[in-house]
Amino acid sequence: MTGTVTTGTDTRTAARVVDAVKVYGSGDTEVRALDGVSVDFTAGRFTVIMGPSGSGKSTLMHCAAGLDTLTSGSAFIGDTDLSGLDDHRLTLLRRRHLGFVFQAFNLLPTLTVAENITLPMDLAGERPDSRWLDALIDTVGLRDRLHHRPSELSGGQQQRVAVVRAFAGRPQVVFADEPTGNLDSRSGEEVLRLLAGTVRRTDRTVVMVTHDPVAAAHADEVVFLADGRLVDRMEAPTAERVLDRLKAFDGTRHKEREVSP
Ligand SMILES: Nc1ncnc2c1ncn2[C@@H]1O[C@H](COP(=O)(O)OP(=O)(O)OP(=O)(O)O)[C@@H](O)[C@H]1O
Repeated sequence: MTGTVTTGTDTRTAARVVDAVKVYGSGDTEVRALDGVSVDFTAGRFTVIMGPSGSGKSTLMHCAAGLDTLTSGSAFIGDTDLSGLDDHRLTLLRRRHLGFVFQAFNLLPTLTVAENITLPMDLAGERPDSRWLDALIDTVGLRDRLHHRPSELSGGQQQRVAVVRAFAGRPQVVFADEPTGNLDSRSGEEVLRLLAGTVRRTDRTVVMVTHDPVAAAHADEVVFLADGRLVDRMEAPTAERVLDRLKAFDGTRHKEREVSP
């Protein structure tokens, strides 16, 4: 195993999980966060994971991205089965083939914007493709901030730096967990447009967890989880349709409660 990721020629699946089960704790405190989820994340698309609080969204994203391990089932990046990789190879795979954006911007305060952007590549011993990087930096309008420290930037600007950092190494997949959670709606909108625009312009793949139907409307597709299971998928989502679908979960849950003794 070299940690090299290959993608099948017949499918364009950037990442997938098969029969994914994740159990936290044991005995009385056992929580089945994922209860047999199989889902493909198509390459070149922006997919959002939604569902009620506690439905397993972050767990699914973390296990699909090799940040956490499944109790049973498999997670693949391209054709690479993550369960076959030891910690070292998993770390290399994440550095070389994946990008991450989290709710907390996670920039290193002592490094400049430019140094933060290339840090994952520096750690992986890879040289940045300067044309690719220049184009990304211009898209986000950060050229005049490259030598600033993160503390000199607004929250929205810091998250845009985190987005550039995530895409800098031309990753196979960028995973984003509530990337707009700490931002006002205008800055959040800019970050979402940036994610969606980069997917469309550069044929990248993004998988994002969000609570927000307006954020989900930027995606090509939404997958819905409820109680650790995949319960629906929606192409070309709009905020209204996503909201209606989420309300339907609430309705189902209330009905279940009414009929159960
Ligand atoms: N480290 C952990 N130890 C124990 N239980 C956990 C752990 N992480 C998550 N859980 C539980 O697993 C279930 C799924 O959690 P997860 O964070 O994946 O859901 P979520 O849909 O992302 O929730 P939210 O929308 O509230 O962030 C929840 O019941 C949660 O309490």
